[in-house]
Amino acid sequence: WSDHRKRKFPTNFLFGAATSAYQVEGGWNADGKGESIWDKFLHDNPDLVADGRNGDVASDSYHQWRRDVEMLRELGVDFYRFSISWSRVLPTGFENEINEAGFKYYDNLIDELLKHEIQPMVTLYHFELPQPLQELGGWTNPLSVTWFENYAKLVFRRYADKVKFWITINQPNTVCMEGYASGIMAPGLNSKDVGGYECAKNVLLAHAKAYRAYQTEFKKKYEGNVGISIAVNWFEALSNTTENNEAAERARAFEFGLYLDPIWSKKGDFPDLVKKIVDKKSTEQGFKTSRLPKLTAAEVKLIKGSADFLGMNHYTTFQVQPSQTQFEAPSVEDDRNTEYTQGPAWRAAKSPWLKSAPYGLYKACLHLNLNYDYLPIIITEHGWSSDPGLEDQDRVDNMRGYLGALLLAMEDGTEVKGYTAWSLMDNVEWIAGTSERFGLYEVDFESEQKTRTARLSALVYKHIIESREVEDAWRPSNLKIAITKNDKKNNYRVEL
Ligand SMILES: CCCCCCCCCCCCC/C=C/[C@@H](O)[C@@H](N)CO[C@@H]1O[C@H](CO)[C@H](O)[C@H](O)[C@H]1O
Repeated sequence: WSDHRKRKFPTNFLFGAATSAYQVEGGWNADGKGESIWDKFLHDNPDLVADGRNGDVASDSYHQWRRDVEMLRELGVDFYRFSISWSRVLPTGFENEINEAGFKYYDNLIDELLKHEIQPMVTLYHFELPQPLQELGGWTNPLSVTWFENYAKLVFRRYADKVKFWITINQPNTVCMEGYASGIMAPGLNSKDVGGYECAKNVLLAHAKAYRAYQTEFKKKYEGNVGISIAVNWFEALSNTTENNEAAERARAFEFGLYLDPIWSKKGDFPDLVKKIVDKKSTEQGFKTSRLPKLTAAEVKLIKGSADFLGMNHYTTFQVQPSQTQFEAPSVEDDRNTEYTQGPAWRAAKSPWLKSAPYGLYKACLHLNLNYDYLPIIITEHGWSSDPGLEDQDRVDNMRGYLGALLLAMEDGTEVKGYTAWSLMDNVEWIAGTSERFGLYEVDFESEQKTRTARLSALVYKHIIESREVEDAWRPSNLKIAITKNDKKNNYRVEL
């Protein structure tokens, strides 16, 4: 695990930084933007937000996008992962009413990136459904598949010549289980028994339809890559007992297998383990059909193989045992029957769920290799939360630890094509508001311009990108960051 050989990222490995629309843009109702489920959720429940700062203004990227691109140039990244707010471009969610001013914002951002040889990596959906679509049932309505497909096609049509990396949906696991089952994210539904699973089916179908549309209409001409980002944290047995090993297997199947298997497993469809548990419990609970919806043979075929790469969002590791308390039933929690802890000695971030365990990334990568036939991966998010402050040594240590683990996983056969730091800048961390800072750049939320200042981690990341290696002892002489010309910039034609 820790010999001291020097390992380097290959020259065609891509480095990037990420944000999402709700978390940075602000301008929540500017220039014709419609209301999204996050606008409504936090306007209706202001007390939910830890420090009261919602996404109304956020980091004001709607106005500060030139500075954002300047920061990306300072870092020397190859790409910028950002999301398009569906409600900004289609205020009602439907394509009959297009908000040209909303598109203009993304035109400007994309053109500015390309002008400076930074590739846009566009996420079509990062948690923000237009509210009018939620009122029709949101992702639990099977029509959501068509709504998303139409929206995706419209955006592909507008940007296919400029954008070569697409992510359809960010974290279906979060969209469905935290939005529709636990309700701690927008739209805040508490459908623990059925809604989360219905959502999972529809989101996967929506993703697959968008992928197939790109393949049919755009791939040949524009040669872009379309993937999906899934939260793949690592879940392992708390100790080596049969009960704990089985619980860890359940955790992996429910937390990410539910979304990975239909796309990447040999036979497609939801994992057998999840089907077996939910089908059995549903019968015992008096349901006539399983709470886990069936995928027809045609749907299995549509979803299977519907991605050019896996966007892996990885932050931390959980140690798993069977639940020590009885969950309310029927519910996803009761189906999964797991309890999570984290190593008491692992360094803790500001977010209560986030502790540093770099070996978990290595194990997760090897698990993906073994179970999904060495699928191509881009790490589309990894990061660390802290208090405000420019000397963020914890974030630096975390990044170095995880990039070191990634190099080992690559050496052991994982096909990782790129890494994305979450986040380019401090932003609105959903219901945590700005109380948990994830930025390589600090944002002064009190200032008029939402002033951005590079943290130590920004300089260290820049050095890693330039040197392509992780040097634990490296430290800049000061915290000034400037744009340096990088002649060796990748030209982004990643062979997947
Ligand atoms: C003794 C302590 C035990 C702690 C056990 C806690 C159990 C918590 C249950 C699981 C909670 C899961 C938390 C995982 C979250 C991440 O995977 C998720 N936040 C990743 O989503 C991305 O996060 C970014 C930063 O948080 C950002 O918000 C981005 O938009 C998301 O895509």
